[in-house]
Amino acid sequence: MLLAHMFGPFKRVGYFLLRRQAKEVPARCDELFETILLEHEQRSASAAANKRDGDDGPSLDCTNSDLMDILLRVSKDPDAEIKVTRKNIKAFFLEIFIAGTGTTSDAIVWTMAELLNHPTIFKRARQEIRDLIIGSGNNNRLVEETDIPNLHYLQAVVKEALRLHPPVIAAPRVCREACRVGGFDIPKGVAVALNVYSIARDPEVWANPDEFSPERFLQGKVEKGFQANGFAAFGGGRRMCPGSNLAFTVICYAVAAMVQCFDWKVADGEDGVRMEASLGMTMSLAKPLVCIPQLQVCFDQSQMEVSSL
Ligand code: HEM
Repeated sequence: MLLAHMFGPFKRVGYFLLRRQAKEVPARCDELFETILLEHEQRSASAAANKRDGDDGPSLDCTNSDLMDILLRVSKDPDAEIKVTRKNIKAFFLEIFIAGTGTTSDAIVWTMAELLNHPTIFKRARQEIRDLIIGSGNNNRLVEETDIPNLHYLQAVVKEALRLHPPVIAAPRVCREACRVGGFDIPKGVAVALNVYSIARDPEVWANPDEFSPERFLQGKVEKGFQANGFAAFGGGRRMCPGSNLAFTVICYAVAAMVQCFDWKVADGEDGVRMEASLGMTMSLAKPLVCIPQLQVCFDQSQMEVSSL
């Protein structure tokens, strides 16, 4: 679709080929989100009725209402500064769902695949987690989300996996005015794409660009933020991924738990994971990653605080 869009006269080819799905999919998504919206409305109506009757039943305050409850409340508030329609709410959740799920799970898979292929890096990441847990005075606890800011090596591992295997390989833009980039004249209105994949492997920016080396992110320059020189996995500028911090935390947390708790064996293949990519909506590992977990012996399972997972 995107390619067709870029080649002016062929803009409509993509739509023509996929016209049935292009009509069906939005209708099905609309139905799904309508059902979820109705559930939220019913929950909030019965909470309001409980409150009126002085009942002790659950009420919907800011501690147990979610983002959809809040947006629904805004959409019904005649004095709200910003008008939000039902359609806006559905579109918002659809966008977050599309942009945030496959990308994040792909990044977790790529990171684990790299760790399985680099046992020394896996061990160092586990040691960092262990040192932190021991330092906290409770040897049996599981890694927690609040530990992530203190796990610098783990963060470097995730950034390095995102650099080598960005789930989103291109960030599209339309030129608002005619410009010249790298010797090419680009007319106003033309669609261009930021090549995230190539930027991340540019030998002028990265030493040994194809090598998985988390250490490079511990050396200062590229460690800060997601818009640093050459790190474009979350795009850049005003339209940069708004979910980058959430995604990064979720990836680090999921990987940390898997590294802390289990040894892993790749199900088929003595030679480790084959790092071939396939391209759909996102860039995924071509063959699903199948591996067998083995619980770490150092855990006393009877004392493990599983409630925090
Ligand atoms: C590993 C996970 C993720 C990666 C690699 C990723 C990557 C990207 C990239 C490259 C863009 C385009 C940025 C640009 O054009 O400069 C983008 C846009 C976007 N992402 Fe993410 N993303 C991830 C997770 C998430 C999550 C978890 C959410 C929401 C909860 C999210 C929401 C969005 C939205 C709404 C946009 C469109 C922003 C706009 O057009 O203004 N993403 N993402």
